Amino acid sequence: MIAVIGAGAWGTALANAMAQGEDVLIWAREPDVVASINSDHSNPLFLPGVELSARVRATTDLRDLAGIDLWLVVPPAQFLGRVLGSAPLEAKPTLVLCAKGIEAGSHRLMAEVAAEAAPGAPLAVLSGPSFAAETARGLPTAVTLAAASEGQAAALAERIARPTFRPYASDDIVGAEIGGAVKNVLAIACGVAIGAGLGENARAAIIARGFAEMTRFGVARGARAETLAGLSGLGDLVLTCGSTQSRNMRLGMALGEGQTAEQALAGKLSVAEGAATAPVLAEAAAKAGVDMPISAAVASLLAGQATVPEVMDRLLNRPLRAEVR
Ligand SMILES: NC(=O)C1=CN([C@@H]2O[C@H](COP(=O)(O)OP(=O)(O)OC[C@H]3O[C@@H](n4cnc5c(N)ncnc54)[C@H](OP(=O)(O)O)[C@@H]3O)[C@@H](O)[C@H]2O)C=CC1
Ligand SMILES: O=C(CO)COP(=O)(O)O
Repeated sequence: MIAVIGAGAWGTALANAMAQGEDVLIWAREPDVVASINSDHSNPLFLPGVELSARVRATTDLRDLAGIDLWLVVPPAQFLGRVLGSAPLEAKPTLVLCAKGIEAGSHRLMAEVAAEAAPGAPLAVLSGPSFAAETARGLPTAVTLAAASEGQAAALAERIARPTFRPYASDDIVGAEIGGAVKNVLAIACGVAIGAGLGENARAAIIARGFAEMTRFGVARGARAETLAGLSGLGDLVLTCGSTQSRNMRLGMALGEGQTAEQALAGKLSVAEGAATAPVLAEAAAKAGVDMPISAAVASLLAGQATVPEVMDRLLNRPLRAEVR
């Protein structure tokens, strides 16, 4: 049996994918979500329109996960530490971290948060181009699965691979994490460009120059550049920047159309992780001395410190430079 923590869109989609091979127990905070999964095989709040396998069962009690050796951990990034802090981790289950973000305040990546909350538990990171609604329906999905060694990642990949869900093993945990966290911020930037009517050239420029800043930041944090060029970096960047299925992209479009961040985020049940990541990334990049002008522009737009024309002006008036350094 596999455990899943968090019954948002991605936790529910992963649970349904895993149920193609093993029974799954998914934990959700909300009794209504648990009741719908158990009685109707659906999660209309977070993943409407998808019929879930009968092999997915749900619980509101984290203690029910004790004894399960493999957990997919899928709460939004800012809640990871708190959720693991209440989980029964005595048996040191393998934790596969699936959130995409950086912890506010500490600037820690998810594996660093989990290492403190679950000392001694083997850790892995699952990240890549994967809209929940598509994975949940069994459409083909490929992701990066990074662990401490490629051997551990390969063994884990064997366990969670399914006919249409294909994990690629890696030993670059930091690289897998940075790609997923940074692409959300860049998707907001692409959304702004589209929402403000700046055109497709602007979108492509943001993807390519955004990838350059993702790589600079990743390498400064110890990632390998080739990981960032893979599924969890470039792959997810292209997916998220290219589709209005992305919540981060849609948030950016609303900003580009003139809404404030407060207006664009009001009443939303689902997360656009880039909104939380952008200010943290801007701080972390400044601290590390890494130039990330697009991410910094997104952070100032979200904070209401600049308008779209102002950030455009700032980006276009930067000194000309060589493309590759
Ligand atoms: N959706 C997608 O396509 C993908 C998402 N991801 C990543 O997965 C992570 C989860 O996103 P997603 O599943 O989409 O989430 P959703 O936006 O669908 O749902 C919000 C989630 O946040 C949880 N939540 C809200 N408040 C709290 C809290 N105080 N403590 C714990 N949990 C809380 C909700 O749990 P509750 O039901 O208990 O309220 C719910 O699971 C994110 O990091 C996202 O970037 C990664 C790949 C694809
Ligand atoms: O991470 C995702 C796809 O890989 C989901 O993107 P959004 O959170 O922007 O919807």
